Amino acid sequence: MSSIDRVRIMILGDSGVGKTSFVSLAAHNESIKSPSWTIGCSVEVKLHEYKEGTKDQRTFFVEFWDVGGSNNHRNTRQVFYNPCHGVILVHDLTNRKSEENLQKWLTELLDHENNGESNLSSVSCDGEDLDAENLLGGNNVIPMLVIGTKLDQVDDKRSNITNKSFRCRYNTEEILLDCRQSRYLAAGTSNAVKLSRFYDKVIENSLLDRRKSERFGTLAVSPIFSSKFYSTHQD
Ligand SMILES: Nc1nc2c(ncn2[C@@H]2O[C@H](COP(=O)(O)OP(=O)(O)OP(=O)(O)O)[C@@H](O)[C@H]2O)c(=O)[nH]1
Repeated sequence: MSSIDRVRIMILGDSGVGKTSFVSLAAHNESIKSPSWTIGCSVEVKLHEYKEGTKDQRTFFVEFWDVGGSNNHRNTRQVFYNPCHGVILVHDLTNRKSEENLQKWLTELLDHENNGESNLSSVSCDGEDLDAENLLGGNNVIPMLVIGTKLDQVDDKRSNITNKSFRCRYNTEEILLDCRQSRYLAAGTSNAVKLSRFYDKVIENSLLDRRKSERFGTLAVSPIFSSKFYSTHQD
Protein backbone atom coordinates (compact mmCIF):
# COMPACT_ATOMS: atom_id res chain seq x y z
CA MET A 1 0.00 0.00 0.00
CA SER A 2 1.43 3.40 -0.96
CA SER A 3 2.05 5.97 1.76
CA ILE A 4 -0.15 9.01 2.14
CA ASP A 5 1.60 12.36 1.99
CA ARG A 6 1.24 14.98 4.69
CA VAL A 7 1.14 18.71 5.09
CA ARG A 8 1.59 20.71 8.27
CA ILE A 9 -0.65 23.61 9.28
CA MET A 10 0.39 25.73 12.26
CA ILE A 11 -2.48 26.83 14.54
CA LEU A 12 -1.45 30.06 16.22
CA GLY A 13 -3.13 32.51 18.58
CA ASP A 14 -3.26 33.69 22.18
CA SER A 15 -3.82 31.30 25.04
CA GLY A 16 -7.49 30.49 25.60
CA VAL A 17 -8.84 31.77 22.27
CA GLY A 18 -10.05 28.30 21.30
CA LYS A 19 -7.31 26.77 19.15
CA THR A 20 -7.70 23.27 20.61
CA SER A 21 -11.48 23.52 20.38
CA PHE A 22 -11.29 24.59 16.75
CA VAL A 23 -8.85 21.82 15.84
CA SER A 24 -11.15 19.20 17.34
CA LEU A 25 -13.96 20.44 15.12
CA ALA A 26 -11.82 20.72 12.01
CA ALA A 27 -10.09 17.37 12.42
CA HIS A 28 -12.87 15.21 13.87
CA ASN A 29 -16.01 17.30 13.54
CA GLU A 30 -16.44 16.92 17.29
CA SER A 31 -16.63 19.62 19.90
CA ILE A 32 -14.82 19.17 23.20
CA LYS A 33 -16.41 20.36 26.42
CA SER A 34 -13.33 20.92 28.53
CA PRO A 35 -10.15 21.18 26.52
CA SER A 36 -7.02 21.10 28.61
CA TRP A 37 -4.40 23.80 28.45
CA THR A 38 -1.95 22.96 25.66
CA ILE A 39 1.64 22.66 26.84
CA GLY A 40 4.11 22.60 23.99
CA CYS A 41 2.17 21.37 21.02
CA SER A 42 -0.47 18.80 20.22
CA VAL A 43 -1.04 17.36 16.77
CA GLU A 44 -4.30 16.20 15.23
CA VAL A 45 -4.63 14.72 11.77
CA LYS A 46 -7.39 14.43 9.21
CA LEU A 47 -7.63 12.94 5.76
CA HIS A 48 -8.33 15.40 2.98
CA GLU A 49 -9.16 14.77 -0.66
CA TYR A 50 -7.02 17.20 -2.65
CA LYS A 51 -8.78 18.48 -5.79
CA GLU A 52 -11.76 16.31 -5.02
CA GLY A 53 -13.87 15.35 -8.00
CA THR A 54 -11.10 16.00 -10.54
CA LYS A 55 -8.73 13.64 -12.27
CA ASP A 56 -5.98 14.95 -9.97
CA GLN A 57 -7.80 13.90 -6.80
CA ARG A 58 -5.42 12.54 -4.20
CA THR A 59 -5.62 11.80 -0.50
CA PHE A 60 -3.44 13.74 1.93
CA PHE A 61 -2.99 13.83 5.65
CA VAL A 62 -3.53 17.34 6.96
CA GLU A 63 -1.73 17.83 10.27
CA PHE A 64 -2.91 20.51 12.67
CA TRP A 65 -0.05 21.63 14.90
CA ASP A 66 -1.82 23.28 17.82
CA VAL A 67 0.82 25.33 19.59
CA GLY A 68 0.21 26.37 23.22
CA GLY A 69 -0.31 30.15 23.27
CA SER A 70 1.22 30.87 26.66
CA ASN A 71 3.95 33.52 26.70
CA ASN A 72 5.99 31.28 29.00
CA HIS A 73 6.72 28.99 26.06
CA ARG A 74 7.56 31.68 23.53
CA ASN A 75 11.22 30.70 23.26
CA THR A 76 10.67 26.99 22.95
CA ARG A 77 7.68 26.64 20.65
CA GLN A 78 9.58 27.74 17.53
CA VAL A 79 10.93 24.25 17.31
CA PHE A 80 7.51 23.29 15.92
CA TYR A 81 7.51 25.85 13.10
CA ASN A 82 9.39 23.80 10.55
CA PRO A 83 8.13 22.68 8.14
CA CYS A 84 5.12 24.94 7.79
CA HIS A 85 2.87 24.72 4.75
CA GLY A 86 -0.03 26.83 6.00
CA VAL A 87 -1.11 28.96 8.94
CA ILE A 88 -4.42 29.22 10.77
CA LEU A 89 -4.58 32.27 13.03
CA VAL A 90 -7.19 32.08 15.78
CA HIS A 91 -8.64 34.96 17.77
CA ASP A 92 -11.48 35.32 20.25
CA LEU A 93 -14.24 37.62 18.99
CA THR A 94 -14.92 38.81 22.55
CA ASN A 95 -11.30 39.78 23.09
CA ARG A 96 -10.07 42.45 20.74
CA LYS A 97 -6.53 42.17 22.06
CA SER A 98 -6.36 38.60 20.79
CA GLU A 99 -7.16 39.93 17.30
CA GLU A 100 -4.51 42.63 17.55
CA ASN A 101 -2.03 40.00 18.63
CA LEU A 102 -2.43 38.03 15.39
CA GLN A 103 0.23 40.30 13.96
CA LYS A 104 2.58 39.27 16.76
CA TRP A 105 2.00 35.63 15.94
CA LEU A 106 2.90 36.26 12.31
CA THR A 107 5.99 38.13 13.37
CA GLU A 108 7.04 35.26 15.60
CA LEU A 109 6.64 32.83 12.74
CA LEU A 110 8.53 35.09 10.34
CA ASP A 111 11.32 35.74 12.83
CA HIS A 112 11.78 32.04 12.73
CA GLU A 113 11.93 32.24 8.93
CA ASN A 114 14.46 35.04 9.03
CA ASN A 115 16.72 32.97 11.23
CA GLY A 116 16.89 30.53 8.36
CA GLU A 117 15.35 27.80 10.43
CA SER A 118 12.44 27.05 8.21
CA ASN A 119 11.54 25.41 4.98
CA LEU A 120 10.00 28.76 4.05
CA SER A 121 13.49 30.16 3.60
CA SER A 122 13.50 28.38 0.25
CA VAL A 123 11.01 30.95 -0.96
CA SER A 124 13.55 33.75 -0.79
CA CYS A 125 15.94 31.80 -3.01
CA ASP A 126 13.86 32.98 -5.92
CA GLY A 127 15.34 36.45 -5.60
CA GLU A 128 12.06 37.88 -4.37
CA ASP A 129 11.99 40.43 -1.59
CA LEU A 130 9.51 38.82 0.74
CA ASP A 131 8.20 40.70 3.74
CA ALA A 132 5.32 39.59 5.94
CA GLU A 133 2.64 40.75 3.52
CA ASN A 134 4.37 39.13 0.60
CA LEU A 135 5.07 35.93 2.37
CA LEU A 136 1.74 35.41 4.02
CA GLY A 137 -0.64 37.61 2.14
CA GLY A 138 -1.35 38.67 -1.38
CA ASN A 139 1.07 36.31 -3.04
CA ASN A 140 -0.27 33.52 -0.89
CA VAL A 141 3.13 31.93 -0.74
CA ILE A 142 2.07 30.56 2.61
CA PRO A 143 -1.70 30.12 2.73
CA MET A 144 -3.31 31.71 5.74
CA LEU A 145 -6.80 31.53 7.24
CA VAL A 146 -8.25 33.53 10.13
CA ILE A 147 -10.66 31.97 12.63
CA GLY A 148 -12.82 34.07 14.97
CA THR A 149 -14.14 32.00 17.89
CA LYS A 150 -16.83 32.43 20.57
CA LEU A 151 -19.37 33.79 18.13
CA ASP A 152 -22.03 32.65 20.62
CA GLN A 153 -20.75 35.22 23.10
CA VAL A 154 -20.87 38.15 20.72
CA ASP A 155 -23.88 40.33 21.40
CA ASP A 156 -25.74 42.23 18.69
CA LYS A 157 -23.77 45.37 19.26
CA ARG A 158 -20.52 43.63 18.53
CA SER A 159 -21.77 41.21 15.93
CA ASN A 160 -20.26 43.26 13.14
CA ILE A 161 -16.80 42.62 14.50
CA THR A 162 -14.57 41.36 11.80
CA ASN A 163 -10.87 41.82 11.69
CA LYS A 164 -11.23 43.61 8.38
CA SER A 165 -8.04 45.58 8.53
CA PHE A 166 -5.99 42.50 9.24
CA ARG A 167 -7.77 40.47 6.59
CA CYS A 168 -7.50 43.24 4.00
CA ARG A 169 -3.83 43.64 4.68
CA TYR A 170 -3.18 39.97 4.18
CA ASN A 171 -6.00 39.27 1.75
CA THR A 172 -7.15 36.24 3.68
CA GLU A 173 -10.44 34.43 4.29
CA GLU A 174 -12.08 34.27 7.71
CA ILE A 175 -14.44 31.87 9.46
CA LEU A 176 -16.46 32.99 12.50
CA LEU A 177 -17.87 30.23 14.68
CA ASP A 178 -18.82 28.78 18.02
CA CYS A 179 -16.31 25.97 18.50
CA ARG A 180 -18.73 24.09 20.75
CA GLN A 181 -21.16 23.56 17.87
CA SER A 182 -20.10 21.07 15.22
CA ARG A 183 -22.72 22.40 12.79
CA TYR A 184 -20.48 25.39 12.02
CA LEU A 185 -18.10 23.15 10.08
CA ALA A 186 -20.59 20.52 8.93
CA ALA A 187 -20.11 19.07 5.46
CA GLY A 188 -21.70 21.18 2.74
CA THR A 189 -21.64 24.45 4.68
CA SER A 190 -19.84 27.48 3.28
CA ASN A 191 -17.35 27.21 6.15
CA ALA A 192 -16.54 23.61 5.22
CA VAL A 193 -16.02 24.68 1.61
CA LYS A 194 -13.70 27.50 2.71
CA LEU A 195 -11.69 25.07 4.80
CA SER A 196 -11.46 22.54 2.00
CA ARG A 197 -10.19 25.20 -0.42
CA PHE A 198 -7.68 26.30 2.16
CA TYR A 199 -6.34 22.74 2.56
CA ASP A 200 -5.96 22.50 -1.22
CA LYS A 201 -3.93 25.73 -1.20
CA VAL A 202 -1.76 24.40 1.60
CA ILE A 203 -1.06 21.24 -0.38
CA GLU A 204 -0.25 23.28 -3.48
CA ASN A 205 2.13 25.35 -1.40
CA SER A 206 3.89 22.23 -0.16
CA LEU A 207 4.30 21.05 -3.75
CA LEU A 208 5.71 24.44 -4.72
CA ASP A 209 8.05 24.30 -1.77
CA ARG A 210 9.31 20.98 -2.92
CA ARG A 211 9.84 22.12 -6.49
CA LYS A 212 11.74 25.22 -5.34
CA SER A 213 13.93 23.12 -3.13
CA GLU A 214 14.72 20.80 -6.00
CA ARG A 215 15.37 23.71 -8.34
CA PHE A 216 17.72 25.54 -5.99
CA GLY A 217 19.26 22.48 -4.48
CA THR A 218 18.57 23.61 -0.95
CA LEU A 219 18.18 21.29 1.98
CA ALA A 220 14.91 22.96 2.76
CA VAL A 221 12.82 20.05 1.62
CA SER A 222 10.14 19.06 4.03
CA PRO A 223 11.19 15.70 5.47
CA ILE A 224 7.61 14.57 5.66
CA PHE A 225 7.14 14.03 1.95
CA SER A 226 7.85 10.68 0.47
CA SER A 227 10.04 10.50 -2.60
CA LYS A 228 7.35 8.42 -4.26
CA PHE A 229 4.97 11.34 -4.21
CA TYR A 230 7.35 13.70 -5.95
CA SER A 231 8.56 11.23 -8.48
CA THR A 232 5.00 10.66 -9.61
CA HIS A 233 3.76 14.24 -9.43
CA GLN A 234 3.38 16.05 -12.74
CA ASP A 235 3.40 19.85 -13.04
N1 LIG B 1 -18.47 29.85 24.41
C1 LIG B 1 -17.42 29.43 23.72
N2 LIG B 1 -16.35 28.92 24.36
C2 LIG B 1 -15.30 28.49 23.64
C3 LIG B 1 -15.30 28.56 22.21
N3 LIG B 1 -14.11 28.10 21.77
C4 LIG B 1 -13.41 27.74 22.87
N4 LIG B 1 -14.12 27.98 23.99
C5 LIG B 1 -13.70 27.76 25.37
O1 LIG B 1 -12.54 28.55 25.63
C6 LIG B 1 -11.66 27.88 26.53
C7 LIG B 1 -10.26 27.77 25.92
O2 LIG B 1 -10.35 26.94 24.77
P1 LIG B 1 -9.08 26.15 24.19
O3 LIG B 1 -9.54 25.47 22.97
O4 LIG B 1 -8.42 25.33 25.24
O5 LIG B 1 -8.11 27.40 23.86
P2 LIG B 1 -6.58 27.34 23.33
O6 LIG B 1 -6.43 28.49 22.42
O7 LIG B 1 -6.27 25.99 22.79
O8 LIG B 1 -5.77 27.62 24.66
P3 LIG B 1 -4.20 27.23 25.03
O9 LIG B 1 -4.14 25.74 25.13
O10 LIG B 1 -3.98 27.89 26.36
O11 LIG B 1 -3.33 27.82 23.96
C8 LIG B 1 -12.31 26.52 26.81
O12 LIG B 1 -13.03 26.61 28.02
C9 LIG B 1 -13.28 26.33 25.64
O13 LIG B 1 -14.39 25.50 25.96
C10 LIG B 1 -16.45 29.12 21.55
O14 LIG B 1 -16.53 29.24 20.31
N5 LIG B 1 -17.47 29.52 22.36
